[in-house]
Amino acid sequence: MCPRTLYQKIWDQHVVTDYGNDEALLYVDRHLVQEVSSPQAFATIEKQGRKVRRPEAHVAVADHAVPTKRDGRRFADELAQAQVDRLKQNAKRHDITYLPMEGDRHGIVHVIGPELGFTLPGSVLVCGDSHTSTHGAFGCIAFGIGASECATVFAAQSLRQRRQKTMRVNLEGGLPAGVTVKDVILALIAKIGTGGGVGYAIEYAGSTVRDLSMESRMTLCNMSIEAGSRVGMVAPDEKTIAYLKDRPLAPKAELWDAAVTSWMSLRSDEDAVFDREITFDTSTLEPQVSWGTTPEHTLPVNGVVPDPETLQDDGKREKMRKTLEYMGLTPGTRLSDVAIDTVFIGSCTNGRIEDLRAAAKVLTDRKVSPGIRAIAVPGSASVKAIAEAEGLDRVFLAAGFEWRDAGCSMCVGMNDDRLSKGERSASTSNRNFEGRQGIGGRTHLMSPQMAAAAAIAGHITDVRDYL
Ligand SMILES: CC(C)[C@H](C(=O)O)[C@@H](O)C(=O)O
Ligand code: SF4
Repeated sequence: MCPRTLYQKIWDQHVVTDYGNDEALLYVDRHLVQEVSSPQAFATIEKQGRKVRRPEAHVAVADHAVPTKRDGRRFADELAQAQVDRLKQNAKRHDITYLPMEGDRHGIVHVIGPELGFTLPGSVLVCGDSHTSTHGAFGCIAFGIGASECATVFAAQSLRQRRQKTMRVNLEGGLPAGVTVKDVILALIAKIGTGGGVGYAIEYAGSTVRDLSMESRMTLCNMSIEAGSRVGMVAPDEKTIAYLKDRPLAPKAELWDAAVTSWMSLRSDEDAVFDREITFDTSTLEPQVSWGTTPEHTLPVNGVVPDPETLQDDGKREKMRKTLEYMGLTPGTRLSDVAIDTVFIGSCTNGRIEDLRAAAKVLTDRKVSPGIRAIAVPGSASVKAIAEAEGLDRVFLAAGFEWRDAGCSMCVGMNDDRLSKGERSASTSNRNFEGRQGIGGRTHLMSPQMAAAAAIAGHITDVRDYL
């Protein structure tokens, strides 16, 4: 058999029917269900008189619309409340496990999947959410699907898909102090562009990736979609196995041993040929921050706001002018001089325990600059519990942060945590398009430690001065 990539191997194992021309009916092992993309899918199968074919292959959780101040249970509006109620009812009617927002397994869908051991190497996992690429950190094919595809998965447990081309991104050289995988992925997107990964399944490899924790690998794969790639993956290794061991839904006893043997063999063949291959030296990388309205608009923290007048192309010049107008920025301003109003630490990109630890380290014995609104939102109830057991909540609170319950929160303007018009944030989330965090809000994407440093300084700043 000719040498194959990791993606090709998992793909081949899941083909139910090969339609030729790189199209196939693909078996879907796992489906994560959230409140935004599922109502229509449930309605579709009910209208057609169909049943959920394998209820145990689905797990439902509400994350986008939930309030993160749970004691008051204040939903942003009736729609948010209705979405969450509806998910609960739909899950119950179709015998699907539902994780209530009051429970200790609740959280952002991309945080709880791996925590539960629902996300497993070698599988095909889908969710009606673009950041499903996150789960590829475990060496599975995981991608976001649309609402009508969710209906197909409910009814048929399979999906017609086009095989992606493959791209290997070799990250080499390790990470300097103060630089995280968030900086790597932002810098990578700045380099290859938000369209750089379109049509490709990315496999991340190289010495930097091998040294990354599972949490960091998830951050990396999570943002693959911001480079246009629906699939990001990392081959399973000892870290993957150690993370999954004893997770509630992970295989047990002999099944576990058999699974480990199979998972450890999942890797691209040495002589496998990728359609595209790039190598990125991470050893000299600096902390990154976005200045505009796509993640591609990213520069090292010591950079300056770019000048549209230097652009030759009329269209591009006009576009940059508009971006800077929206962002309220003047060309030539040092990024580290840009004052912020709000700091958000959380999301499926950076709401995991390692992220909270890194931010808390910077915040220890320091105070949030007066007038800054700062919120820390664990990605799941379990992350929150671990953080509290370690005393991280006290560090955040003592510094002047609010300490919230899990949810998508200020990553997306679908709940009560929003930016107001003109408000500027330092945010650990993944998207910065116009209005993403609230109408007229201005987002600067960065790592958790960079966001923590910005909270203390009151402006964007280089975290390396705070280590
Ligand atoms: C609302 C949801 C379907 C959406 C997505 O697909 O990713 C959201 O999670 C996001 O991050 O923009
Ligand atoms: S945290 Fe943000 S990116 Fe992640 S699923 Fe929620 S809204 Fe989407």
